[in-house]
Amino acid sequence: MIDRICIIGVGLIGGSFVAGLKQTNQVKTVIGFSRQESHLRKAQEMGIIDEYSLDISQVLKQVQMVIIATPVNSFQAILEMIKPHIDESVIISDVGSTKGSVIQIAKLVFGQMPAKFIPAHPIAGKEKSGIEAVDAQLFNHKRVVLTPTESSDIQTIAILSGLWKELGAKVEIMTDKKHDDLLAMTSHLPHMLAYGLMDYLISNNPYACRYVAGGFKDFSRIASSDALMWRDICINNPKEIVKHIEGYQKTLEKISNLIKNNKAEALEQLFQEAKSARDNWFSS
Ligand SMILES: NC(=O)C1=CN([C@@H]2O[C@H](COP(=O)(O)OP(=O)(O)OC[C@H]3O[C@@H](n4cnc5c(N)ncnc54)[C@H](O)[C@@H]3O)[C@@H](O)[C@H]2O)C=CC1
Ligand SMILES: O=C(O)C(=O)Cc1ccc(O)cc1
Repeated sequence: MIDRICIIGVGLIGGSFVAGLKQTNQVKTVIGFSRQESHLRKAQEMGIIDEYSLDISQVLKQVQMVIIATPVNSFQAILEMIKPHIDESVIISDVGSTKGSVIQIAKLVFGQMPAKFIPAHPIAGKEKSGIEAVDAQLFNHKRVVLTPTESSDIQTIAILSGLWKELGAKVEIMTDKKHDDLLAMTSHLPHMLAYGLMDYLISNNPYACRYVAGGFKDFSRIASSDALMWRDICINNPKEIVKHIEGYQKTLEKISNLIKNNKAEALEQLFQEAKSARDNWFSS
């Protein structure tokens, strides 16, 4: 059991993580830090954190682990803020949606990647943000990717892995490069498509939303996600996101040409293959 964990950013993901740790008896005391006292007070009332302070030197006293759960553009300022108050025995991790940029920032701030800083990304979430959306079961049966570097401490990887596994997560280890490419395709691209679809509709016909069915609602749900969080993800994984947007544009171009040229059979075949892939992926 960990004696004292500090969570920086007590919102959907940070709150759900520490709520899960408490529920599974993996931590004795959780101490919260955020910019807004009202969020911290609410989190304490909900029993998600035990203590909080707006003074980082107080928050970091005697902690064994610090988890950063804020939008990724804030990471540099946060690492610079915590650096003077922790020594190298403290485990650091995060839940950010991009991983290459987090490693780059950590190297910049600390001079090298600290052996006990293990970057992590739970591939689970919601389009809702904030403490009200916290769910201690959020990571059950979900994948969590760890992206340690060549300087990472093996025992620390095992400790962090163990915490996530106790929450029911399936932990996987990969390079930050592989993570950022894969997630740009499976998570960042779909969010761009959903935001793009909404933008397309409202700029063409703001009344179109009166005529949508369930399919549109399913497809566009993630356009309700937090705008600042997604701004930060784009800024922190630009190359891979643009690469997959451009790849997807080619697929749309292909479909458009099939329609223009009245290629009924080829269209049906493309749809059938896509349907089978989706049916197979989500039937298991
Ligand atoms: N929302 C989702 O579904 C998922 C999000 N993530 C990642 O998790 C991280 C957190 O996202 P959410 O929990 O959804 O956000 P959230 O908005 O629910 O919570 C973020 C919290 O951080 C606080 N905060 C923001 N900037 C801060 C700063 N500079 N210093 C201290 N506190 C600050 C906010 O006040 C808020 O309480 C992001 O990096 C995001 O990319 C990862 C997986 C899923
Ligand atoms: O709401 C959804 O379905 C999501 O896809 C949530 C999500 C958002 C960001 C991540 O890095 C991972 C998961």
